[in-house]
Amino acid sequence: MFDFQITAQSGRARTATFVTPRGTVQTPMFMPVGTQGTVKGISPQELTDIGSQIVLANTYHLLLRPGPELVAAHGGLPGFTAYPGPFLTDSGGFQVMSLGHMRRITEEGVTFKSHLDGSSVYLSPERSVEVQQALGADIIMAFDECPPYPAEREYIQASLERTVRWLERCLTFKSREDQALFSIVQGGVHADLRQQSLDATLPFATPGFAIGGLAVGEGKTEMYEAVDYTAARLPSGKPRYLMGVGHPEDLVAGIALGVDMFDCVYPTRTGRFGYALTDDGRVNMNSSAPRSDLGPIDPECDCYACRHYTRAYLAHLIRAEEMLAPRMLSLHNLRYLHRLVERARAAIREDRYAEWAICWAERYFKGKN
Ligand SMILES: NCc1cc(CSc2ccccc2)c2nc(N)[nH]c(=O)c2c1
Repeated sequence: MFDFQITAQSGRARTATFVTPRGTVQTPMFMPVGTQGTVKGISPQELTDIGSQIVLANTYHLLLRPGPELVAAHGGLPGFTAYPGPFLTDSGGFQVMSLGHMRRITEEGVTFKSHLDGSSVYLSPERSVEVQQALGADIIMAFDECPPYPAEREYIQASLERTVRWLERCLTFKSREDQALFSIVQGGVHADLRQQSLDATLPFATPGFAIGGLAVGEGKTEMYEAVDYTAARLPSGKPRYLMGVGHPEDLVAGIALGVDMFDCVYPTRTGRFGYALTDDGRVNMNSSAPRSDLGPIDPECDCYACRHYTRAYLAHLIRAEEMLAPRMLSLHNLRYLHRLVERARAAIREDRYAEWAICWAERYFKGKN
């Protein structure tokens, strides 16, 4: 089960493979977010074609609609969505906090109001694991609290201590052996609280460890310092997952710090807003320049949009509010991030990750002030 194997190392960056019930995956990897059981506008076949490996779904959203029972009736997310997997589901806690709906957090769990119809909904460590077992993801996440930012140090400490007690309840309740439960290290941007969370979480020896509570509004410097501190103290023989991160530069930096797994809505969300990711920075396809540009979004990209369309055509689709525009820009941006980690893996295998990362960053930020 799981079997995380490091295949190459370059500084703290590493390539690895791990086995899931639905296939062996390669890291470092970027995982597309499919909140409601779909990566917005992208079909399962397109996801496979662009190199997606693990797709994410949201316990909070799927609990509210259509409900875990319906998904279970399809044999889980792979049957429901026709994406063969592997899947990873978040535990729901973060979405409750971030959706900011009237909620009450107690030792027992969290009661909140559905953003759909205002009805009262309850999540606890046990209920979160029960729902994730029904959804049938290959990797499930411990029910944790991602403290708001900013937050008092005392709150962050009390919160991480409760997250550890919730982790124990998740593991006690968990009954499916074919799902890997990842624990989540919290502690905000405070090194000593990160250490306290590590000291309390590592003994549970879960198959993988996530770094939570970051990319919540703290500055990049604070985020990278906390990632640096935490990643270096997680076991080298287990996958390290930096939750909700991030932009291309965050992946390049995170990989350098030893992070293996990333997820973010950024590529699909910014694509829907008309922005395209390239090695020369982000291109605003809403502006006037692309309208007369008969070149591809990115001449170095092999995605369907870059092989078939000009920037002028995509700019036209955006102005015409045609649904192919957000679809193709999302597809390109996902392929861009998958290609970015593919190139990172190649650089690690050749033990030249630092050189590659610096060269990538010099070009990517060249156009920016
Ligand atoms: N912005 C950072 C972030 C993002 C997510 C969501 S990651 C995600 C999103 C959708 C589907 C699967 C995973 C988090 N989830 C949990 N459980 N804890 C965190 O501290 C945390 C921090």
